[in-house]
Amino acid sequence: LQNLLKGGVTCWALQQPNFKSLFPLGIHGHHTASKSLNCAWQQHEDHFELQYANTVMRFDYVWLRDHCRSASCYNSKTHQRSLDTASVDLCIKPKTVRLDETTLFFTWPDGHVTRYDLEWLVKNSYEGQKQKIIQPRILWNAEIYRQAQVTPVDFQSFLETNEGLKKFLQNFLLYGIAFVENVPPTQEHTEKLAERISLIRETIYGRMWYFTSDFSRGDTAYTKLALDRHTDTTYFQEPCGIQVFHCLKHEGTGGRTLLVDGFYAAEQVLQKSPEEFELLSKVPLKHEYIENVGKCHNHMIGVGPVLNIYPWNKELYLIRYNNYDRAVINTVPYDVVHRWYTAHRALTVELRRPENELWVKLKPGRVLFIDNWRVLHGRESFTGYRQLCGCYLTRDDVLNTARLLGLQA
Ligand SMILES: C[N+](C)(C)CCCC[C@H](N)C(=O)O
Ligand SMILES: O=C(O)CCC(=O)C(=O)O
Ligand SMILES: [Fe+2]
Repeated sequence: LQNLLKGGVTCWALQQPNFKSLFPLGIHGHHTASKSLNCAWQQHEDHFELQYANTVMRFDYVWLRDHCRSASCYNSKTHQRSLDTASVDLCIKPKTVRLDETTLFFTWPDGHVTRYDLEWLVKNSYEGQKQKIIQPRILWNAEIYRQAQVTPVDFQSFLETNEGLKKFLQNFLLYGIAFVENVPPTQEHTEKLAERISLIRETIYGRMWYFTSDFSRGDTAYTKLALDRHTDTTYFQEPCGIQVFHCLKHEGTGGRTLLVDGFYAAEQVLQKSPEEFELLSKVPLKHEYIENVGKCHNHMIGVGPVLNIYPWNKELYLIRYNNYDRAVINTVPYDVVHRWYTAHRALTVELRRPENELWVKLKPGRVLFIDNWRVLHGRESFTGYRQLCGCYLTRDDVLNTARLLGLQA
């Protein structure tokens, strides 16, 4: 694992300013530089440095050629690159650089001219962008969520107005859960809701699923037993992004739904024990779904760490936690295995703190959307007849809808 961790660090170092030392400069070409009131730039041997809007930015020359937005390099109708990047000389440098008001002009050795608006460079540079790209979220425990008094969105307003849909998606993005109320308690209406924000992700459980405790499938979900907190489909290479639950009927006792913000718990682990957080993000695990019941034969395997982190900004984006479906650990040697169990215990302790548990009773008419990459769900055991319907959604398409409504996603 030491190597595994080192690998991550090296990769990160490549993005640091000192990466220059990896490319020793043999030739000391002359530097050109310029300064205007609030903009200064300098041509270095292996990069172009720009100071503008209180930001120091460093650009690779191939990058500057590759992102040319001229008509021959970029189709602004389709937002697609026409330039063949592989045809760019990897040692390319501009012949001349000139600033005119707020536009930088680069003339390349073959005479081609690339122009960049300074604001565009700030918005698209590594240095200008990296601060802003963390998804805004409100991490919660039961108290924080209750205090926020998040109101459910009405069925009609969700279906018929952009404001309703936007309010719903804003809640969903911030908290990882959101409710719609006054929904007619049928599978068809639930499907309508799902299709308003996304595409339904068809899986081995079907498109829209409908389940009760009849053990029609080889999984504990299809019984009356309690289910501890977990995320679903951990045994897919890409676990389902969103889960939709609509309880159509329950004549009996128990059966409350448990919700826990996995990102809140992970944040506690990061604060208390960064090494354990790191281990949970580095050790790959298998999850498995093996089913042989009736006509259903399935064997699914998904591999990935419990905590999934974007390497460029260290943002946590997916938690994969299902102790029922976790497969044999054989991806790391015994000593790492033991440290992993310790780290897994630390996360489990946080996930199980009573103050982090939000208990809700699903009722006909109230549809719950869960971000299955962030919020864990579980259920209390129950008696009597209980019918749930729902589906999984593709994550890309939910985020697409959110972006089209002007939300950051
Ligand atoms: C939701 N639905 C009843 C269709 C499926 C349940 C899947 C259960 C599985 N153990 C998992 O956690 O992924
Ligand atoms: O029955 C429930 O409330 C939820 C069961 C479950 O975890 C699932 O279907 O994914
Ligand atoms: Fe589940």
